[in-house]
Amino acid sequence: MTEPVIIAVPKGRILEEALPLLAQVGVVPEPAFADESSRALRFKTNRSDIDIIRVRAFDVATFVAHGAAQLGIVGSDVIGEFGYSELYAPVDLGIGHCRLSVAEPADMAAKDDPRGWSHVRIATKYPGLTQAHFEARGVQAECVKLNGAMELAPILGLAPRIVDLVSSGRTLKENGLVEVEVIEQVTSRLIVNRAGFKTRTDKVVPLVDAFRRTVAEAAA
Ligand SMILES: Nc1ncnc2c1ncn2[C@@H]1O[C@H](COP(=O)(O)OP(=O)(O)OP(=O)(O)O)[C@@H](O)[C@H]1O
Ligand SMILES: O=P(O)(O)OC[C@H]1O[C@H](OP(=O)(O)OP(=O)(O)O)[C@H](O)[C@@H]1O
Repeated sequence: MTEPVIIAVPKGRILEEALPLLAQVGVVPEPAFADESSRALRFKTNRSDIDIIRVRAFDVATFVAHGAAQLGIVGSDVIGEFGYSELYAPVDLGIGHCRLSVAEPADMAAKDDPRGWSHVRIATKYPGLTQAHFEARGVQAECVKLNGAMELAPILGLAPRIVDLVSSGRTLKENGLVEVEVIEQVTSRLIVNRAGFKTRTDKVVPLVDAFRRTVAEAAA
């Protein structure tokens, strides 16, 4: 029997929106998948030819880029940050809407003009996207890499500005920060390993088509 196709899905907030989408595509994981207390990482689905793995958001891209999983669901922020050439992102799933922005303390923003920046020190989980954004703007960016809680950096003197994801703006507000520049809009994408797209065409192409159809129907 051929090995099942593996779909990598992130734990956390995207999972909630991805599960109904997967169900519409006809892939329903075993109950333990949605149980955050389960320690299992690989799950069977209603389809004997498809398994699902649950990994950290950034690791979805790595598993798929290396061909350890054939498909994945991941934010465009993560795709952009890695820039893996092995990844093909054929479908915008229209979930996980947020934006990647530059933020700074409200009192600093009151006197600041982003057009005058020549050098910035930034705390972020996204040094790649941050460097690329500022380089294109002719600004030198010095990044301090964090994996979360970026909002603490300006308050504690680690870096005066941050680059982080913003949705409602509540996290910034509760930490005394304001958004001063939007770098890019983010949504989650279906990603495919380019080689797997060719070698497992029989399984991967119908799945990509099913995701595409489901998203188009939801938008109609
Ligand atoms: N506030 C938000 N609103 C909507 N989508 C978001 C928001 N924050 C993050 N996302 C999307 O969800 C993805 C995963 O974010 P999440 O915050 O769940 O991961 P994380 O907790 O940082 O991951 P990990 O714990 O694995 O490092 C992001 O890459 C982004 O595409
Ligand atoms: O504008 P808001 O609606 O407040 O959302 C923004 C927050 O959401 C994300 O973090 P998340 O809650 O996923 O936790 P994390 O810090 O563990 O990544 C992001 O890193 C912000 O902190």
